Amino acid sequence: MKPIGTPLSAHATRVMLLGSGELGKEVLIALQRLGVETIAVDRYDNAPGQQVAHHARTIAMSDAAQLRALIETERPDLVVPEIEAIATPELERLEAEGVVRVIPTARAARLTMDREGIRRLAAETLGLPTSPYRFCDSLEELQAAIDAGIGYPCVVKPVMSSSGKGQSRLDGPDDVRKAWDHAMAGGRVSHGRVIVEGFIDFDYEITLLTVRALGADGQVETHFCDPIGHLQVKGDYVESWQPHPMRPAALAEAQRIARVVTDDLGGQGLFGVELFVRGDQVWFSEVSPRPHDTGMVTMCTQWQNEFELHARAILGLPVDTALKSAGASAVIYGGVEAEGLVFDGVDEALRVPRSEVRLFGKPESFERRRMGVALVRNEDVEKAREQARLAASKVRPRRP
Ligand SMILES: Nc1ncnc2c1ncn2[C@@H]1O[C@H](COP(=O)(O)OP(=O)(O)OP(=O)(O)O)[C@@H](O)[C@H]1O
Ligand SMILES: NCC(=O)N[C@@H]1O[C@H](COP(=O)([O-])[O-])[C@@H](O)[C@H]1O
Ligand SMILES: [Mg+2]
Repeated sequence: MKPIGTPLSAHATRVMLLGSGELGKEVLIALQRLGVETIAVDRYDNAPGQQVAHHARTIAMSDAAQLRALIETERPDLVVPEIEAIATPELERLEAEGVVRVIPTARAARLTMDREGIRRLAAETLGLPTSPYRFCDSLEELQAAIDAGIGYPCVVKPVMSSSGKGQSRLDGPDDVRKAWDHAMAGGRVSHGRVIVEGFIDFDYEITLLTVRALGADGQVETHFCDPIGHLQVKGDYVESWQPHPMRPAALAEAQRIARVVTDDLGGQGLFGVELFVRGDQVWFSEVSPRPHDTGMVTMCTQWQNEFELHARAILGLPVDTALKSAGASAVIYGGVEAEGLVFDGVDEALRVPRSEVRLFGKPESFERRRMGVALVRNEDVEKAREQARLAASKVRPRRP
């Protein structure tokens, strides 16, 4: 591998994050610890990662011309997408021209930014089990897809969205118009297309963090972290814990699915493979070719957390996915719409034994914007969850 240079010198190893939220912030910290020069890009100023990187840049990342101009000016060694809403076709062109290496690959970033790309790949090309689904461009098409076999309950999501934005569950015909309107209002990029999925009545859902990293022989090896269980409310994660106990057959099937999809996406880095499980049956839901929000729990449960694993893997360094202790995370939402929040009760939260708190430093808060997370280690996962919830509840954001 290429040696790591000194930041801010002629031989610096320079990495650009496209998206600098809470997940990017931790990747940037991990990179800085390895002596990498970092460039944090986001759509607004003072994004969490911009507060810790060497350089901060604010552009519309979904604008191809702005993205190309920035990459051509900065000439980073690696470009690391941190969110979905990026002009990924332009990244593919820049990669093909040899201007830059995209993590894990520009194709993976393009396929996963759009639910249609990754779903058709997983179900139709790779033959992986998924919920039944259809893509629709109008309310009429949506109704027809449900009537023709998807049925109720089902889930409607904009093809480009994340953290549950624009997503709803439909229990009957009365919900169809509401779901369509909600999807049209909630997508990240305005796009009149949705996916409708049959509802999977799972026992539990997990994120299987999967790392593609170079072994001593220079070949890519796949490593799995222990399964992360999580709880989602309105399509957004509110709690996660690790390890989630699984029967051996279900775990083997989960790892098989994760390997098939990450082998196809290729490149080096960490992936968050989202899976639904009932008994020994496992369904692929989606995959992030980057650290996953539910994986924030690894900041207290693994020797190398998911951000350090990503940083190591992309630099060609060895990784270790071993668990350190069981633990849990619980989300701290803004609760109010305001700028420059203040947080009461951090001291009370940190009095919960073996707890930690991360406040992301987002300049602006919305009611359901994730502003921080509480982490608690405990060998008893149920106790860890209870205490993480307790610690999170002690942190009280308010207007200044
Ligand atoms: N077909 C389905 N059947 C049952 N539950 C579902 C289905 N699709 C989604 N869900 C529930 O909604 C959650 C969010 O869905 P999904 O991961 O597709 O949304 P997202 O907006 O991409 O979220 P994120 O960006 O946080 O991963 C899932 O974790 C699951 O709890
Ligand atoms: N599920 C994806 C996810 O959690 N992504 C994380 O949230 C940030 C956006 O937050 P914001 O919407 O509050 O700006 C992203 O930058 C990323 O760190
Ligand atoms: Mg998801």
